[in-house]
Amino acid sequence: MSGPDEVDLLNPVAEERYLGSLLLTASHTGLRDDALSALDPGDFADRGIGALWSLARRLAEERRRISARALREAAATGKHGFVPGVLDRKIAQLEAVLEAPRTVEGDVATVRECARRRRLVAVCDAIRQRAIVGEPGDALRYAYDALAALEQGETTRPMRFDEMLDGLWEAIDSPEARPVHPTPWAELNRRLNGGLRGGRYYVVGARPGEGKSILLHNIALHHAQQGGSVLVFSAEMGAIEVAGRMAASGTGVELNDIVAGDLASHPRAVLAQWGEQHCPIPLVVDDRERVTMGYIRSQCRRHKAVRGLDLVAIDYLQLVGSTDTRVPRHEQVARISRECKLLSRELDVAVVVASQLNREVTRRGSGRPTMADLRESGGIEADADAVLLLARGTIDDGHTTLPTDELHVYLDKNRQGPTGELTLRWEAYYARLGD
Ligand SMILES: Nc1ncnc2c1ncn2[C@@H]1O[C@H](COP(=O)(O)OP(=O)(O)OP(=O)(O)O)[C@@H](O)[C@H]1O
Repeated sequence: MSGPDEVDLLNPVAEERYLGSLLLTASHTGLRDDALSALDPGDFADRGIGALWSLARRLAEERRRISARALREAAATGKHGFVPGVLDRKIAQLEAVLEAPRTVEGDVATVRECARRRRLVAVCDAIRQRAIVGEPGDALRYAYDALAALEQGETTRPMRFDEMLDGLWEAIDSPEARPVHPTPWAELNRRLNGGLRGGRYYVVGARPGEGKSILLHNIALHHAQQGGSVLVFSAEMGAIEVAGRMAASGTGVELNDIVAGDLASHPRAVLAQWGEQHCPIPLVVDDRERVTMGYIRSQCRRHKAVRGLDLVAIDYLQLVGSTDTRVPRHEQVARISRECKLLSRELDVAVVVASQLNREVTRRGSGRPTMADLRESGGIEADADAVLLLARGTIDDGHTTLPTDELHVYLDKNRQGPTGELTLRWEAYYARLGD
């Protein structure tokens, strides 16, 4: 099989040498500055040129002239940690091939593309090695994480202020370019400036059985009914169970009857009709029990490429496994939470994540949850764009405390709008929350 020569692909000698030799003459300042900001030292296969590049960048930072002489002098001080003899030899080599100045765009592009290929090949080699000698599950997790890290390194770039202003005008004049995904609840939408948005990370915290999954499923179904593409990770509950809950919330057929398979002919017909209407909605549930953020990220990325993706729901944060079990649990959870935020930014999707609360909330007389109750990590509170804390309403008749049909929603963090409190109707028998 013939194809590009691997050595050529990984080491674009001519381009690297030309770019390296640009550092030697003080006269090519414009070309050199463009190249210096466009490529990183690690982009060069030739480590000597990479080292010179790094040294040149430091001289530039110190606002010093860049030339063969300046580089030699800087290397000789030993201050920058480079071995002077090695750099001297590299400079001499480059002086021997010095070429007339030309534009650098093509050379920069070639070097950058080869660097990307080299990094990809290195990651593939490391995955292959782990696949051969390591535990397959670990190798797979490593693969997801390493490829995601590689891609992330490529997608982020700083933005100039004029580009930011262009983006701002685009957001003002073309709101359809940054759609809002309304939740099923008008009051919540009002406080969230219309609803959920891409690039944002929403946390829904509550004690067990206090409505986190119901809220997530209601949001997911509502969004998919409007045509938005939704991916739900349900480590806690099987996909069929989720379907039963969504069908109950959509039809008003009691969840108990659906779960028990005890349906009279009318509710059965209602359910069948609803099912037929809803077959095509763009909603997918992944009910794998053991997931990591690497897995979630790769599934989301694939989903987005194939079917588009607007909203990701994760039920729930503490069930997402960590790839680094050596660090304390609170650090693991903090990293997972951070990854959720990065996921929302990277794929420009709304990420809604359920989170458990710790037991402190039950010890408090009021039963009012606070962000400090988010279990195992304060990182969750810091990363989230909005935090919704749920608590069932209760009534005390002097002897016992009984739940009411209210669910209190405390919007305790809201980066883009007011915080506050609202009340929804608890209709768990239909697996839904009413306005
Ligand atoms: N068929 C039903 N009829 C009435 N209430 C129900 C029914 N099924 C579940 N519930 C109630 O719904 C609540 C479960 O809600 P949900 O699954 O959203 O809680 P959660 O906060 O996600 O809990 P967890 O942390 O355990 O996952 C519980 O209070 C449960 O008693």
